[in-house]
Amino acid sequence: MAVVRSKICGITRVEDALAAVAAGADAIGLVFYAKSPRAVSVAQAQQIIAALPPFVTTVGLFVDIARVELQQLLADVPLDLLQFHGDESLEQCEGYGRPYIKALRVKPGDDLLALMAEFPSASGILLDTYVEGVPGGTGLAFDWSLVPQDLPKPVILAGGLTPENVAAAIAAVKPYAVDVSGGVEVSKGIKDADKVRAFIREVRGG
Ligand SMILES: O=C(O)c1ccccc1NCC(=O)[C@H](O)[C@H](O)COP(=O)(O)O
Repeated sequence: MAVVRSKICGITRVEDALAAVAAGADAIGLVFYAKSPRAVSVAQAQQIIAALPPFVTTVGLFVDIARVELQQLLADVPLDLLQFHGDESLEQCEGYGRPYIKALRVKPGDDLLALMAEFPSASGILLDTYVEGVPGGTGLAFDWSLVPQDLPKPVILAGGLTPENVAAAIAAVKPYAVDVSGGVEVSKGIKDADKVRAFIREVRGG
């Protein structure tokens, strides 16, 4: 059985980052989107990243952020990977010379192969649920049968995943990794260590 990696997104506290890593998370996500209830400041992000042990990927999540703002942020915060979660173009995603993943918000009728082909330089494609007017973190799952098998890039499956449904999601999509936020929270931005452990246990086969 292939190893499936886990990213715990929307981390706002050092203790939640450390609990996620202790549970076996491969990556943590920090939301730099002011309208999100999970948004972190530069100082918060620096504190969280400084507390991490080696070999944990730090992912910064952005929604149509202004170029100057992201350039400044990258000078201040040591992020390993950029996650573009808005309507960014290929040129915008490539414009920082950093590895990135592009989020696509899935809805019936989408040609996911064609949408993925628009981002040939992405390290991976994150598939999240389409909800009109909401860029992400909806806590809602999409119909996993919409994802074609054997996609040409690593797929990170997101959207409404929980300890209860993640095994079924992995069986359906066979992603490279899974990404969760709301499904392991007690409240927005505050993670539940028991749920994080249960989630990663399920990702690893129960
Ligand atoms: O978390 C947010 O508030 C958020 C806001 C705007 C864009 C993206 C956002 N979150 C993305 C994620 O946390 C995940 O990549 C993904 O959407 C899964 O979230 P969830 O359905 O809550 O597990």
